[in-house]
Amino acid sequence: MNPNKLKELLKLYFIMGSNNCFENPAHVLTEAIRGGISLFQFREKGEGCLLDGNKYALAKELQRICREHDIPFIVNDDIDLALAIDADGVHIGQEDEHVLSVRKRIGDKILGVSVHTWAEAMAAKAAGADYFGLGPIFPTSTKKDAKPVQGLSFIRELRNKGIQTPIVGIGGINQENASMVMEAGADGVSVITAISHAESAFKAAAELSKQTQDHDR
Ligand SMILES: Cc1ncc(COP(=O)(O)OP(=O)(O)O)c(N)n1
Ligand SMILES: Cc1ncsc1CCOP(=O)(O)O
Ligand SMILES: [Mg+2]
Repeated sequence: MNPNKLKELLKLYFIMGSNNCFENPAHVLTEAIRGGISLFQFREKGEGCLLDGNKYALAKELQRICREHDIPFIVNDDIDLALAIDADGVHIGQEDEHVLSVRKRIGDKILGVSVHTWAEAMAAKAAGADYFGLGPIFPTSTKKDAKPVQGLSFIRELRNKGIQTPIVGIGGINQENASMVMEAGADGVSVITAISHAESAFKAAAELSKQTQDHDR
C-alpha cells in the first residue's frame, strides 16, 4: 500500500480480541470506531480466546462492522483466516510465519511486521513489510511473552538513520504517553487495553485520536 496512505491509517490502531473486553466485543469496537480509530487488528489469542468456528464467526462480525465504517481490518498471526475472510491485511511477528512467505500468500494486502532490532527491520523491509510494529514501548501486562521494554530509542534510531517505512508503537500506550511516541517519530500508536478496558471506549478513542491527529509531521 502507498506509504503515505498507510501512515494515515496507522494513527490510531486499535487491537482487540474477545478476551481483552469486559463488554461485548462488537460493542467495544463500534464505540472505538465512533471515537475515531483509524485501523483495527483482530487479535484472538491468549487465555480464554475463541477457537475455530467461534473465532471465525467473531472475525466475520467485527469485519462487517469495520466495513460499514471504512476501517481496514487486519488479522493477527492467522494467515489462513485472513485469506478465508478476505481481510485487508495481516500482522506477524518474528515467531510467526516468515515475512517472505506471508507476502507471497497475501499479495498486495497490508503486511505489518513486529521488529525489535535494526537487522530485523532491514530483513522485514526487504521481504516486503508495509509497516513496522515497534514495542513494547512501555511496560504492558497484556502480552505475557512480550520482549523487554524498548522505550522510544528504537523509533528514534530508525528515523535518525533515515528509515521512511511507516512505524506504529505498541505496548503500554495510553492517553498520558501517546504524544511522546508520536514525537519520537512514530506515525501512530497501537493500543489494546487503553481502549478495551476503558470505562468508555468512545471517550478513550476520541482522546487518543485527538492526540495523534495533533501530531501531523
Ligand atoms: C501493530 C502491532 N505491533 C506488534 C504486534 C505484536 O506482534 P507479535 O510480536 O507477533 O506478537 P502477538 O501480537 O502475535 O502476540 C502486534 N500484534 N501488532
Ligand atoms: C501485542 C503486543 N505486542 C507488544 S506489546 C503488546 C500488547 C499491547 O497491549 P496494551 O496496549 O494493552 O499494552
Ligand atoms: Mg504474532
